Amino acid sequence: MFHVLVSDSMSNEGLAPLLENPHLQIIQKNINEVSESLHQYDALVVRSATKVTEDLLSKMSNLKIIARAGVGVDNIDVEAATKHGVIVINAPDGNTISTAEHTFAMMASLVRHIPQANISVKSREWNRSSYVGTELAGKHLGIIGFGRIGSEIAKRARAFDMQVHVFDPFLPKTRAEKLGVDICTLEEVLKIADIITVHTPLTKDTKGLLGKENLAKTKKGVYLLNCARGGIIDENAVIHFLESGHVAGMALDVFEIEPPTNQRLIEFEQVIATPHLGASTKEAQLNVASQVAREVSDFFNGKPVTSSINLPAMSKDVYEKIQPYYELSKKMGLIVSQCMNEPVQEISITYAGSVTDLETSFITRGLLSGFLTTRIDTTINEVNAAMISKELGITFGDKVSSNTYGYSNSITVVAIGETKTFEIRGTYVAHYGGRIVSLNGFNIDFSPEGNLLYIQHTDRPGVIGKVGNILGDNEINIATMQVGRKEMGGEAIMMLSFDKPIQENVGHVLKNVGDIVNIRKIDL
Ligand SMILES: NC(=O)C1=CN([C@@H]2O[C@H](COP(=O)(O)OP(=O)(O)OC[C@H]3O[C@@H](n4cnc5c(N)ncnc54)[C@H](O)[C@@H]3O)[C@@H](O)[C@H]2O)C=CC1
Ligand SMILES: O=C(O)CCC(=O)C(=O)O
Repeated sequence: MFHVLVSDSMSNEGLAPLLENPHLQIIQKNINEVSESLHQYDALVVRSATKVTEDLLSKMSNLKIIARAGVGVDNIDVEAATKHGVIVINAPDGNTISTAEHTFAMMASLVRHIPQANISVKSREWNRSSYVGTELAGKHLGIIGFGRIGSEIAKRARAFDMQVHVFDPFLPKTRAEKLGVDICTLEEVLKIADIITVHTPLTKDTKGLLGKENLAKTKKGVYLLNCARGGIIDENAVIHFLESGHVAGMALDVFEIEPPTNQRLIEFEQVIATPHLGASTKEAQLNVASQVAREVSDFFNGKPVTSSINLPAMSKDVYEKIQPYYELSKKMGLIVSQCMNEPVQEISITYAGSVTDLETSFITRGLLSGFLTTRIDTTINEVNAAMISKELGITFGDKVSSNTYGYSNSITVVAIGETKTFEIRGTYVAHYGGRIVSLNGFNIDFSPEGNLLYIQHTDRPGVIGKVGNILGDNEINIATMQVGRKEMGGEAIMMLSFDKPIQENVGHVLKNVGDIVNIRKIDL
């Protein structure tokens, strides 16, 4: 039974895939109410209220997956989660329309002073001259960040006869052309726009993107909107521009601190605000809750996650194709680590043949996780393997080659350590499984599983017999045995597999056999 903590309020209808999964126990409680039992949860489902910090992660030692029912993951320390080997997923498009509509509603309200006029009428005033507004038609709308929400806003703006100018440094030209928008530099947007709306994530590059310097480049009388994340428009910097009238008005759904503590900002008559309501519609809440609930439920049913922040995205079909290579590479990593038995500085992986059609970065992660598992006393998986390798100073890289060594596919790994280099090659044979076909240049063929013994020796009569006798005397049954040599009387290797693990003392006895150069026990 897996335990899932849902720590923010969420649509129960949306959570149905979790509630109906018989393998899951769902607890819907605030994080502070479960402080004593944090270690027992396998999954955490949040909206934006729960702050998933390094400290919280270190207390949730069993955690495998964090699901954000929404888009922005800035309330989650993704780097720390990755380090702890915890998958982070989100619901990337469940609230796009709601947020785009809310932004548009805010824009119309802003230029027509609807919130202010509403308060005035409710105060029994009838003050028509104070609330003369501006038409949207014909105005230049600047959209900063042209992803899902930005694009939906552009569609609506065009229906209102607005001219749309977009700044997004990561926008592929083809997509922009398809959407028929005017692609600009940031400077151009700032210069031309009558209304500017921001729709980027909050990152180190977008924090304060509209600060003192860039605000000074905007048109006098510009209207600003932030329905993305507090801080993209610098709250303190904009105060001066509101005071001077350079910024004619501002609509905010999000704040640097929520609820907002910057009273000066929200007290401006020309600033209108909502309490982070962009995604607060029945439809969006149902969408995001059911998107993440399905993903988490699938994850515990052994299926791949499709919208992970810290793993390459993969459909079920693609995952099924990758999985055998992933398993093979993980075993290869385990073999490399145990055969090397010394610090490793560099690992290079070469893919050849049919495997190169797949997402090899995921297979590389498998290899690194296998390699690190026997070396580090922490959870290592495909999520954190690359990050931890870097932290340990292990440089790694993968490349593609046309040489398959006669197989339909091959994965070759070269690990460089302090005193030696180790090379291993594997291949996957459909319906037969992964095979190791070369070790340090010796041709060999064995299935990477179980309890193995790797012996390097000199190719001389009697060595194999002596090994067999010692094992037999110790009641150890050899399940399979592979030998390989490059030339008669030269260096040779043996790879033996056993039905059960061999005792340490047997290894010591074997080491004393003349002509045995090196011996390594490998557990897979
Ligand atoms: N108010 C609310 O309730 C909600 C707020 N949001 C916020 O809206 C943001 C955008 O959401 P989506 O459109 O779904 O995300 P998205 O990922 O589809 O789009 C973000 C766009 O920003 C662009 N971008 C990134 N860095 C940039 C930079 N330095 N300058 C200009 N553009 C940059 C990206 O290339 C991307 O096209 C989310 O990150 C989230 O923080 C999302 C949903 C609800
Ligand atoms: O209502 C919420 O959970 C916030 C939505 C949001 O800001 C997001 O999805 O990024």
